[in-house]
Amino acid sequence: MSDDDALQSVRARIDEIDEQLLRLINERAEAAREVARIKREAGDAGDFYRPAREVEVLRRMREANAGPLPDADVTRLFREIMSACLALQRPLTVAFLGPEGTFTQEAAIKHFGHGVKSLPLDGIDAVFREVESGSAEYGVVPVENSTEGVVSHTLDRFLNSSLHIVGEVELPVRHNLATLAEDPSTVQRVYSHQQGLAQCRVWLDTNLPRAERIAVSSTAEAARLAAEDPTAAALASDAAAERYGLGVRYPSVQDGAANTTRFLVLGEQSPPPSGEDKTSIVVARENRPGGLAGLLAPLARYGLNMTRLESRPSRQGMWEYVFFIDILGHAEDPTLKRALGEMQQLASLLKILGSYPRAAH
Ligand SMILES: O=C(O)C(=O)C[C@]1(C(=O)O)C=C[C@@H](O)C=C1
Repeated sequence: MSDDDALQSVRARIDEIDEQLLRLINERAEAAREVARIKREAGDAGDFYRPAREVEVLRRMREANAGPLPDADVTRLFREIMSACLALQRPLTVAFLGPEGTFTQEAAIKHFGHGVKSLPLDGIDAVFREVESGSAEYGVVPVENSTEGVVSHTLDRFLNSSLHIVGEVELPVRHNLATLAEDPSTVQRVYSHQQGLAQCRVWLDTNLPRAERIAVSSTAEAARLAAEDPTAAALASDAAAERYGLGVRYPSVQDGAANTTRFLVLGEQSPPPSGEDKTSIVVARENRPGGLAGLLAPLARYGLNMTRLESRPSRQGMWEYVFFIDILGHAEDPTLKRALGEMQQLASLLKILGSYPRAAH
């Protein structure tokens, strides 16, 4: 067989496989419609999205994956299939910290796929508000970065919100130096979100020590501003650079190679246990020696794994603090439930912010 014949024959096989795939994907979509009908009959009309089920589907596919596609690609493909199936049931509106082109939008797409209606908003507060008012079903906000630490505004906002955390997303964050300038050494000012500037501090000190650093509301806004001024640059994502027609002069200039941001998904519902969950709580205890240690003792006693502890001013008295704690497990798991009950006895405040499936990688 000539090379041409061999190519023709493999392509014919691919065409056949694609037709089978198309048929199967549409069969799956029909099944998802059937699920929607059952949910509607059960009175669940507003609530088609099931994060715990989605995580179960993705985990099952990763475990069954025999390659050669890497697990991350299998996850991405099935995420999009489910996103399209959900859109067929009823499209979700997802608010996020915008504008278009932010890392938060990337996180929202990683979590929900492209089948949702996206609602870019100009602040973390606005995302909480739109979900609280019901204009959006879900919201996505950043909560911590592996180089720069916590996004305190997100944590503080939880103190007076009735919303729950229904999911988390982890995203590797790569900042580029993007500019209209052909010669990046002519750059006189660098725009980014304050976290972006902080995540690239050492690179800027070394490579653009004289450029003014200007913090703006988002990395996408930084790219927009840099597109208006050839003596300026932005630290922003590939997507933002492309959107505003900037050249990426230096890719990946963040100081930590493993720079990762964690985002939270906000909503009204409380996902049931998925088998691999995380629970976020906020607690406080009156100030006295050993107060915090005592409060955490039940977690140690029940062998529970605390993955994060963050203290924030309570905003009620001077030098009084609340503690944001993440624990592996679901609040309905018997041991965690018992530990939380014991903590409740000791605490002046204990609020469960949510139990949700752990981030898929
Ligand atoms: O299993 C369900 O509850 C469905 O609605 C189906 C499905 C899917 O496509 O697999 C779609 C949306 C939900 O978020 C979870 C899963």
